[in-house]
Amino acid sequence: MKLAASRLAQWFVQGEHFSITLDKHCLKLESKDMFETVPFALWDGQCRIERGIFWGRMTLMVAPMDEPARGITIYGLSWWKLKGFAETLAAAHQAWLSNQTTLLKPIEPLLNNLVDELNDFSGYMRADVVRQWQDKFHKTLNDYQVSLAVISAILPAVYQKVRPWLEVPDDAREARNHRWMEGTLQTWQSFFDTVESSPLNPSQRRAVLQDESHNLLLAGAGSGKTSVLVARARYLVESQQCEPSEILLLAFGRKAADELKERLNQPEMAGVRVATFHGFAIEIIKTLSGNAPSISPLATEDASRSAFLTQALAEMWGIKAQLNRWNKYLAENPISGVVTEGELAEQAHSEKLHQWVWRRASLILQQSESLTKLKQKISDDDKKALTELAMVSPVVKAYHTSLKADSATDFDMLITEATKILRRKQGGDALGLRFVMVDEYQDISPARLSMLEALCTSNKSSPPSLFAVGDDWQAIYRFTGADVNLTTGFVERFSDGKVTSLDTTYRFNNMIGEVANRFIQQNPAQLEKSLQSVKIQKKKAVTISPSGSGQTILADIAAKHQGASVLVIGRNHHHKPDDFAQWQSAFPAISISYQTVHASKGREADFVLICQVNNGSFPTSVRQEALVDALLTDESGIEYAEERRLFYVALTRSKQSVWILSDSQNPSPFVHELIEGEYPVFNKLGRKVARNPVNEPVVIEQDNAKHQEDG
Ligand SMILES: Nc1ncnc2c1ncn2[C@@H]1O[C@H](COP(=O)(O)OP(=O)(O)OP(=O)(O)O)[C@@H](O)[C@H]1O
Repeated sequence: MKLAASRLAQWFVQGEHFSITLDKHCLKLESKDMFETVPFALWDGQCRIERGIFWGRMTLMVAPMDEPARGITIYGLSWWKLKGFAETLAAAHQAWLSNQTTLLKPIEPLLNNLVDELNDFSGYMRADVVRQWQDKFHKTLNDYQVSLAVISAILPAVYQKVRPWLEVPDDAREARNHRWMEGTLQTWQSFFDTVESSPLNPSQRRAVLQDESHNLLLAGAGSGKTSVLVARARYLVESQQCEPSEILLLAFGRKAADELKERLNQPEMAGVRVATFHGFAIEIIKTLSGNAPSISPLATEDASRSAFLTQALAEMWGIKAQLNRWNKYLAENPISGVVTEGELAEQAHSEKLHQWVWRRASLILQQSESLTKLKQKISDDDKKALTELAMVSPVVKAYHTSLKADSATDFDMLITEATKILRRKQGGDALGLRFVMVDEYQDISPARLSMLEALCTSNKSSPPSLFAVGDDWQAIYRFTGADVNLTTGFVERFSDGKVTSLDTTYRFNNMIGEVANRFIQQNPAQLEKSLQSVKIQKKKAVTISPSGSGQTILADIAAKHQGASVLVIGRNHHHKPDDFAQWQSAFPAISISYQTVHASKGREADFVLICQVNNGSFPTSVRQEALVDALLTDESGIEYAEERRLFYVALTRSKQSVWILSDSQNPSPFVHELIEGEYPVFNKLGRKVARNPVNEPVVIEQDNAKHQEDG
């Protein structure tokens, strides 16, 4: 049924609507350039008609959902037809309305139940809960062939309740979770007061309750990340969200895993699974494939690997083309400790050569990619890296052949194999896990991350959630293939990922913080974080002292702080002071231990001495060789990025004071930076700190076979 202006009237009406048609559950309006459909659900059912000099006009009030109502006028209509037409329209709308009201009768309780589902949801509401709810809501409308506009017109109260969950679900969820968290913090107050030796602070409590599908707690040294991890495991069990055996805590090293076990050593926590990545990979393989992997002695015994390398090198050099390649390379790029004159075959047992080869071979093996793919990743211009790849590839192939012949595996292959199995099975339902937590997440490598992804993002069933704690400022395992970008890019990597932080450090005072926090942030690639110390003092706490002053410093500590712990830290094992044993026996009143920076991670002591902070020693002037550099993450734009993080780790092990021992004739560029940058440090090197040219980088073969994780 249609009412339209005459041709003459249309000419006068120009751009306005001149025609209205009553269609099924809607009105259709036409103008010279436009055609508009107004569903009954958006129209209030009223028609206002007015008489002009020649023609009549009709105005309808239309309210698109959640927008202010607006009037639409149709001009040039015949006045004598207009009144009757308006009555027909109003009657049609009325009939539609009563029909819809009848139709919606059975849906109304369903929709109210859906609203109740959200209101009654207990616990932290994850994003997928809302998505599933939205799907159910839309399906209900679909089943009854009702549009949201109809709901908004006929059941405005229901519509107002569901609207935020449909339009701004993230905001609605955040507001709801905030309310839930505030209530839960009150209910669980005494738990949070007593779960660790000191009451958790408000951000730590919130971090414990945070429960998205993928969570990263990113916070500086000594902020209590490990405390949060332990408290969270206990909260999940005590709040009966899961059985202890449904929780897995992953650590990178056996020592760290043992410490976590120790901290969870309460009867009610019996059954919580604590493992290294390798240990857990073995469990995956055993549980999901039924095979117990056997680890090759090449991966665990230095002597076996050395014998293998000797044989592999000798066999490789039996091929003339390879021998020529090696000879040519060594003539241009001597390897320190490897004699270049004479027969290469005589060098097959050389320990230095083994180190050189294994460093590259193990990095290749860690990539868990074919040699062809790796070759494609290296730039054609990087001839040296490509040559090294060609030199080492036969050893890698021989290694694979040997493992295959023994039906054995190694640690990298364990992770790859476990990942493959998880992917094949689309998750690890049979593992019975619901909460996976990871300590020291900043040390994650691409291969380990793939395993976590396969475990925690499967779309087959509801996979376990991931809760990781870490600190990109303390990422110190790049040389073993760890990639700090995997931490800084967490939310891009994991859907429904949330990063939270802690901003209070309990370990060190503000004067150590002033030095350490500023020093680490000189690298703009590190994430900006605020880290306030609980312990505030005015006296400087970092001292740069001459190399030989260790004994005097320890005597002073022993005299003033009986029972104190002192950690002597060096960049590597060779930096352990010659007098160390004598120091230990000279000062029995204090406990003195030595650790490399890598081993000191996660530790704390009252006082710290960092030794050999000299030019060429710390930062280590490592010039990574071509292939090694090509295989590791690129940090080429930032000088000493990893060494800077190592120095940060060393500084932040101390609770009270740090001494940086340095040779005034050959100080480290870091010492220069602290003095010239006017950091709040005591400078006991005197005014004449030598300004040596920074040592030319030398090639130092870091031994990555001994990764912190030891199975
Ligand atoms: N809320 C708190 N109140 C008092 N002390 C705390 C609190 N939380 C943690 N601590 C203490 O702070 C120190 C550091 O805690 P923890 O080792 O968990 O920190 P972390 O963030 O894991 O450190 P790092 O990254 O350096 O390994 C510990 O001695 C711990 O007992």
